[in-house]
Amino acid sequence: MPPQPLAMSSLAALREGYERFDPRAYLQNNYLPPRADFSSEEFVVPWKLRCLAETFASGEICGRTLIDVGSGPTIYQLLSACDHFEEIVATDYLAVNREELGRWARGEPGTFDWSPFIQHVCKIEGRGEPWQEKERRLRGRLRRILPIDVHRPDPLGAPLRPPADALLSAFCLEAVSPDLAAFARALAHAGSLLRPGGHALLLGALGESFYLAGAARLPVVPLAEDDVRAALAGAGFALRDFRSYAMPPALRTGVDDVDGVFFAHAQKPPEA
Ligand SMILES: C[S@@+](CC[C@H](N)C(=O)[O-])C[C@H]1O[C@@H](n2cnc3c(N)ncnc32)[C@H](O)[C@@H]1O
Ligand SMILES: O=[N+]([O-])c1ccc2c(c1)CN[C@@H](CO)C2
Repeated sequence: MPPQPLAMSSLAALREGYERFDPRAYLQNNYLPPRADFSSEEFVVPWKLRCLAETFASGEICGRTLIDVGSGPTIYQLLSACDHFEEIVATDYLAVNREELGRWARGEPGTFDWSPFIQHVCKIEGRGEPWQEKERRLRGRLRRILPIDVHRPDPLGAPLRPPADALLSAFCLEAVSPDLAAFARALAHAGSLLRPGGHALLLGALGESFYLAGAARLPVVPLAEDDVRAALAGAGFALRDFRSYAMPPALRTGVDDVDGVFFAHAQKPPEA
């Protein structure tokens, strides 16, 4: 049985929800204290940044282009990646998020202050790099901010030429998919942007059914760890690393009902 197209109602409901997505509220809910607490590795943001810093530290994941799928208004997820790729391509479905990213990339005043995140990543990378250097490098390499829709087999509307050497996606696929089958399809669609042998790094929500972003209340497909593993295998990826984090009571703030966070490092098979 070919995959059934998503029922218009579920896609339409999602699209309508995202029309009300407020980037500033989203940033406030997830990237300021208490969630953005850098005082201990037990907190969720240091855990996410460490997963990425440790994975890139090996130097195995590198190349010309890394694409970030569903970047939203955030850049934290690119801070370790940017040392290993000449070009970072950010993407999002909403113009308001692409504009927020563009303002940050151009160093315009009034954008979100990512300096605590940049300082923390420089600290855990342990090279004594001034954080302003890292910020300058990311701004210099973040050259394209493109519209994307992971429900399309060709999410960018046209193939990425050349295909990306690495793919990153954080809290996107499960937050835009009404059910598990749609999540698995979205992962496969995103995977089509990646070259054979390329690496995929995913961060996402476990056990979450909704999240708030200002006036928007977005449905999320609740994932278990095995759902992520199965979707990666189904999309043809070989799993390299899988970690999960349980959200402590202090970080369950009502902005969503997330139970935990997963980190997956997977690799697309080399050209057959
Ligand atoms: C929960 S946010 C994740 C933002 C960021 N990556 C992070 O780590 O916080 C989900 C993002 O997916 C985007 N999105 C919504 N529908 C999408 C679609 N069909 N395809 C790709 N991205 C979509 C939203 O605009 C939003 O920025
Ligand atoms: O704890 N966090 O760092 C964190 C960051 C982003 C997000 C969550 C948790 C949970 N909700 C998702 C949207 O589905 C977005």
